[in-house]
Amino acid sequence: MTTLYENAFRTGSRIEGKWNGRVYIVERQLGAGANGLVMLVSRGRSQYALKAGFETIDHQSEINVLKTLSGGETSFRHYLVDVDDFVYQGKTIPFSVLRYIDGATLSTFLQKNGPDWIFVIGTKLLKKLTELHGAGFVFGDLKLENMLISGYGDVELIDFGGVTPKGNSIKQLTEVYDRGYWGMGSRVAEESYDLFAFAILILNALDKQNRFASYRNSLPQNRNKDDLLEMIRGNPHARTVSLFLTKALTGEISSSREAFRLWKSLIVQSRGRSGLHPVRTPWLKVSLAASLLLFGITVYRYLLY
Ligand SMILES: Nc1ncnc2c1ncn2[C@@H]1O[C@H](COP(=O)(O)OP(=O)(O)OP(=O)(O)O)[C@@H](O)[C@H]1O
Repeated sequence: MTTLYENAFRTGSRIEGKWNGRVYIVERQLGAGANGLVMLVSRGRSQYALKAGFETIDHQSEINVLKTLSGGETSFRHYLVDVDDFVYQGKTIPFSVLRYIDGATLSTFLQKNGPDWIFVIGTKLLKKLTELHGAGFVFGDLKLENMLISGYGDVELIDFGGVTPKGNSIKQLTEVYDRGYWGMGSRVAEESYDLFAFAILILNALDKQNRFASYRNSLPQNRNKDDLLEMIRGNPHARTVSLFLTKALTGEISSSREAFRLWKSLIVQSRGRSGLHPVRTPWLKVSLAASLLLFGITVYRYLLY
């Protein structure tokens, strides 16, 4: 199956939708996940991400969620651009076309621009979660790999395959981000499920020792709440938001609105105490001066209004 897909979506291929008739030209592969191939394609002067799903059911459920979100009034509006089938050598391949996000992973972005950007990015990610939760969904599989950062710390979620209506069972998860894995809550789609994963994501992004890697596939008795709280205490970059992280991990924040307010207030407080850059680290070199200036402007724009 993989070979068929790789042949069908080779660079330069012309993909014509069977039903809508739109034509896309494949520029390059962006990624290959468990659920499909993702290609950068162009149509006229516009670029898009075209996703061809191997598993029709998973692909369909992602499309259904995206159709709902794309039709709403949130920042997910028009994220889904087209849904169609491509017939290649007699085989029908379903595909969807999404807004292309020209971004970097959070870890790459922080390495390049400095760890203080986590505060801006966290704010924007919480804003996204608030929108998604407001629409009645929980993201489910929130993790570093499922978001891209572009421009001045703009956050975009990708891979909506795990998005679950509130109250249902979480359908896609990644062990270390899952509160059930740590024995710290159920796998029911609640806002607090995403907030737990959000806290792990922040800790993971700031953890230069990559401690979470050692917990993958570990025995249940070898992972617990104390390990996570110790990770917060032991990470100087997380100091500003340690209260937030502790509460999110222990289920003391039940809604993303509440989370957004607490996150913002901790950053504003810390800024009041010590200027724009509450965490000083050796990562911040002179070469980062320009990005710090942008960081300051972005903090001003997004946190203080
Ligand atoms: N809209 C987009 N814009 C830019 N790149 C994207 C976009 N969507 C996906 N990608 C790229 O393609 C990769 C795979 O995408 P995605 O995670 O959605 O696929 P998947 O088949 O559902 O994978 P997984 O196995 O993680 O579930 C991503 O890591 C990202 O690099």
